[in-house]
Amino acid sequence: MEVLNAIRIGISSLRYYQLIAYVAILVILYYVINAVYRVTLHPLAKYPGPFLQRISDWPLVFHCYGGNRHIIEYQNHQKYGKIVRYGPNSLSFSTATSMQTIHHAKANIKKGEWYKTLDISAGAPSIQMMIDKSEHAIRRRTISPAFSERALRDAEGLIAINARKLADAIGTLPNGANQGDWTQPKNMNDWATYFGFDFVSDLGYGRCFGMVEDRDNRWIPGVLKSASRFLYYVGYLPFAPILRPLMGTSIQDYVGGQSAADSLKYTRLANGRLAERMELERQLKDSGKETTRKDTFHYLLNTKDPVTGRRFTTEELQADSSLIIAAGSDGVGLAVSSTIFYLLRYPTTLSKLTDEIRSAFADVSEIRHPKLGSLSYLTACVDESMRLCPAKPSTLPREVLSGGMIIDGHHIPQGISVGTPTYVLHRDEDIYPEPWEYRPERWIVDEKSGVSSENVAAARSAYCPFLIGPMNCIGKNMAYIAVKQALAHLLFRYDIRQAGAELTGGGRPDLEKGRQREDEYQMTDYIIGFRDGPMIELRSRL
Ligand code: HEM
Repeated sequence: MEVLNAIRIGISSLRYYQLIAYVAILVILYYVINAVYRVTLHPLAKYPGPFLQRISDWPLVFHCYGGNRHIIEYQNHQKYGKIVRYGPNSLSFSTATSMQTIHHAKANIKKGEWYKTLDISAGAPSIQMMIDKSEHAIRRRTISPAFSERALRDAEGLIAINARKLADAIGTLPNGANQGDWTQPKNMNDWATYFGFDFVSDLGYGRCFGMVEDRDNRWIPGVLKSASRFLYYVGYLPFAPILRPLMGTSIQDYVGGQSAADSLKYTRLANGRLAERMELERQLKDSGKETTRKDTFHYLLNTKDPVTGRRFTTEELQADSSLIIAAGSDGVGLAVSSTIFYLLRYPTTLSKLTDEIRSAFADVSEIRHPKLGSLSYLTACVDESMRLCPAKPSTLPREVLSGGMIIDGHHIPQGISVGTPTYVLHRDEDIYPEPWEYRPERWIVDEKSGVSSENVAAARSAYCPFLIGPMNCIGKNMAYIAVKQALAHLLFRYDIRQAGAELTGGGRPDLEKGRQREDEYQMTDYIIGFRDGPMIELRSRL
């Protein structure tokens, strides 16, 4: 009591500026002691990493905001080795074995806290936000009919229609031009992005955004990019738990700037489209008609968990609708535009792939599975593009649970965030010789060219553009169909060349460190890899 009284008297005799100074000293002292602890006695103290990242999460927030996290991760692993401490409680492992351990079905992990902010505006967690493994498994079981073999068969017809529309629109000639002339320059990224959004909304809602054909909805990708940037860095803010209750409310419109407002705008758009799709389904049911459109939401609206019998709530459907549009559209757009970039950079590869596609089909209408899926060089080109440009290039956080876990021989205690940096892993030269080279042949066993089955198996073991394990991309097979449909339609119908003297979309000497390679397609990492270019011209051959 006496001590407390003495403190009270001491404080009341202080002037206000002295009080502020003492509080500031205490705060600084707290951070200094915390920093000293983090580099000395902390369980991760022995792991190397940049000093600032070892003592604070703020550098990570800035990397996410700046869109260069994948590049920083690459530089860190080059400097510090296979294990890097990139936050006070975070480790990045860049080995194939760690990737398989961390994402294994039996791994003692859950998704990291960062996921809690991802689709928060929707009012319920999306499947990607389900951080608990068993809850995630139930949700995954319920959503899976929408991605089954049968659903994919139904989906391919719709995807092919969108690929045809892409090819029709991108090859449009200006007035006065003749059939067989080259088009004006087109930004491949824009068109691939329009295609990505169109096919996924067509499949998702039964009402396509129609971006390939007209301009009305072409604002959506920009809003999604801005929203992704916001959700990326906000989730890593040291005070993110305090912000979460405010997210999704109208306060977000005013605090957090344009990208926060865009995040909300995007959610409202997705919710609106879902409401229309639900109304259509209701009308179909009322009229007693069987739907002929078996799109993703046909399955989601009619599915129930086979074990519990539970159906999706509207809020859960809203969250998944936001997620599916974002996850599906941009990954596919990136795979298409990066493939075209690398094909133009490697003319021999372009002509080999073009030959494969043109000799497989006699007419555009034939571009369908199973033949499309059997084109091994096309598959290898797509895989090689996603090796160099994985849609989610940086470490996706997983948190170690009670009891800890062993990763690459290291015991990692409970609460530590672990992950594998896909962009870095895909450039490991022991697994991918000459890693910066675009070489689809590395995916095809051919003893004569020196590619053995062991080489291909090693390349596969570290390959993870869709991640692996029970929380991997559920849309993987649909994504392959969409990317192959788009590329096959373009290369079947057109000759393609770069517009202008330089191939755009690659690195440049005047860009930041790590972005100078002209032969590397550049991405800005805001959860998804956003990009620009290449500028191309097309000439119809039909
Ligand atoms: C080339 C294209 C694509 C790539 C590279 C890609 C990549 C990924 C990755 C890496 C994840 C895991 C994310 C994480 O753990 O945080 C993921 C999750 C997911 N993706 Fe994709 N994706 C693509 C296309 C698609 C498509 C077309 C759809 C649907 C139409 C889709 C739907 C989803 C969903 C629903 C999840 C969450 C799965 C879960 O949590 O169980 N993706 N994707």
